[in-house]
Amino acid sequence: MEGDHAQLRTAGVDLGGLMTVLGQHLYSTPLVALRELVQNAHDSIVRRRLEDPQPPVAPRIVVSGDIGARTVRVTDTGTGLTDAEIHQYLATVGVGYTRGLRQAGAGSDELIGMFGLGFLSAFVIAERVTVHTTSYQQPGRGWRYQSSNGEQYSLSPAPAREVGTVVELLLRPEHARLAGEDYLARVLGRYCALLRVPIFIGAAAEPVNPEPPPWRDPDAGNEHPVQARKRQLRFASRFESQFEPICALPVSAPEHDLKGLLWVQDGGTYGNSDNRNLSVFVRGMLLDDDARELLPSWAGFAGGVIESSRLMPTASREDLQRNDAYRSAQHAISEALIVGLAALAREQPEAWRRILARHNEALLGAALGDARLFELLAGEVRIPSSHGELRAGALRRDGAIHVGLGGGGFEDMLFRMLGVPVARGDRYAVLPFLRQWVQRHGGRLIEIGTEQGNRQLFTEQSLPQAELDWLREVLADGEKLVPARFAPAELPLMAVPDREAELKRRLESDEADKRISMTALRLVRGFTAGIDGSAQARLYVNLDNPAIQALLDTARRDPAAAAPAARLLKAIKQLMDSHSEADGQGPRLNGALAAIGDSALRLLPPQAASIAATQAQDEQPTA
Ligand SMILES: Nc1ncnc2c1ncn2[C@@H]1O[C@H](COP(=O)(O)OP(=O)(O)OP(=O)(O)O)[C@@H](O)[C@H]1O
Repeated sequence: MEGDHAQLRTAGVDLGGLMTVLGQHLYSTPLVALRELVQNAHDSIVRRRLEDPQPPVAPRIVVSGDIGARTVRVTDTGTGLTDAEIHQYLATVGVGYTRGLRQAGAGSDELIGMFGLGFLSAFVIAERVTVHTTSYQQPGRGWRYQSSNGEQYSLSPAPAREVGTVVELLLRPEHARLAGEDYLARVLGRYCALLRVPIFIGAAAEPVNPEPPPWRDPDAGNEHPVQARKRQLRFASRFESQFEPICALPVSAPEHDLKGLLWVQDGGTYGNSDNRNLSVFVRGMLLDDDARELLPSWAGFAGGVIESSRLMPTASREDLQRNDAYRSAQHAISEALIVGLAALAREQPEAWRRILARHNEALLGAALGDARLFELLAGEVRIPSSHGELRAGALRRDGAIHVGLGGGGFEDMLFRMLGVPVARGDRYAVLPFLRQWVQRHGGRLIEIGTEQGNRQLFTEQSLPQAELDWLREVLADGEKLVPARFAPAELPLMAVPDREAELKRRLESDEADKRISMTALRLVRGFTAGIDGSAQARLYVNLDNPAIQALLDTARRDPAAAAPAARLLKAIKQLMDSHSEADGQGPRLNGALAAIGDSALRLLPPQAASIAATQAQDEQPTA
């Protein structure tokens, strides 16, 4: 048989090559090596508590650094190691005592190590690693391990020390700054914030992790809510380095083994801001300080810290495996945020007002992400409009809300003249929000610049073909000419770009991806997909306007005599087009329009002008 000839061989391992992979590709930051050492120190303290009948009363870890000497030392009061254990665990890649201990069930929710790899990361930042250790099993003996690559090492007897281990790194010159004690305090203060064993930097009297997280405190349940909130906020402030937290919202989902705190940041956001930050701790150690994807995409204003032992780190320990536990955590966090915001709105009106003021735009988008949030926010968020920011209810006139899809162009002008607020449908999340709002609260949504919206604003009329052709020739610049009646009568004509087509173009450009949250974008795209982007702009000619009436009247008799006035009107249209994008032009333009209309009247022969004046009160002129 073939198998009889096959020889079982052992594959070689090139540790040097593996180190390069670790250093250059697996770990994104040299800090990871420090964290691994503290974690080993911690695990050995846990192991000692489990195994040593006389563990120390005050276990501790001390990390000290010396920039000049380029050394960092991590000292622990753990089990220490015997010479056999050094060979078997410390010096054998992929093997650790910790995993066995954990699999035996002891201290399983406290022990951190599992891969038997972490120690190796020390060689990524150090040119020499020295370990001096005394095991609780042999208190009178000491051992010194030394290696410069993790592959070849020496082990020699050394003077006995206090039971425990000190690991000393001689840093590579490019990593010398890691030895700064201020730096160590800052970094380890974050990484180790939730470890139960106190961590001291150098000779500091206070540990970097002085306070247990609020959710772990056994007395927390008896605390007055105001006190509890204060403590939660204090903890949140320690964690949130960029913003001041406005409020803290607890996360407690024991069914997913998930605990923690979320908070809303004080720094203002726009709809497209993404300041989410979430730190994830697994067994007390910071694994990922930018796990923003565990927070819902609409929560660009939220930060948090969560702790769970179900989330599985990847081997680099800097990211989380995207497994079922990850997805349940995502769901639980989103729920905690929604439920927490609702409770906040009820119980802490002042903080709630601050959140609404700071994050109005982001909350418009958030409301679209969840029906409960929509209910909570529907009456609170403010919509940008031609009349400033208004709540949806205040936008309503005669049962209708007007929304413009352009950048405050003709819509603004028209509605300033009419005194109707127009919501800015081109702004983040406004259009889908208003669509949901009228669905739930009743009323019509008039989308100006869309065919449906235009039909409600401009009452289309018919004219004989010859007059239509003439009007198109003298007034249009490629727009589709539509005779209509509309308010205000002072307005002779109005060019209306096709806002739907514009919006479609804008939202389908790649730029939009960067600026708008995916939730809102998906909603809006669902709507733009149905738009036929080829429609052209329309030019509505107002048959209620005296100048237009006089123009048509004159043209019927003598087109040449009407030509100068037509030119003037065309100029008005162009003027309106060019100025309509600028803000604050409303009143000035209104005046200009009236003046130009007036002068058009004067341009015409006196008797046509007086006929028009009397006809203005009458019906539409017949051909
Ligand atoms: N400070 C220490 N005190 C006692 N034992 C230690 C210490 N540091 C390392 N060890 C031993 O060396 C083993 C290997 O450590 P290493 O960091 O490589 O892996 P690990 O901690 O088991 O797993 P992981 O790769 O997940 O960190 C540990 O399991 C432990 O038995």
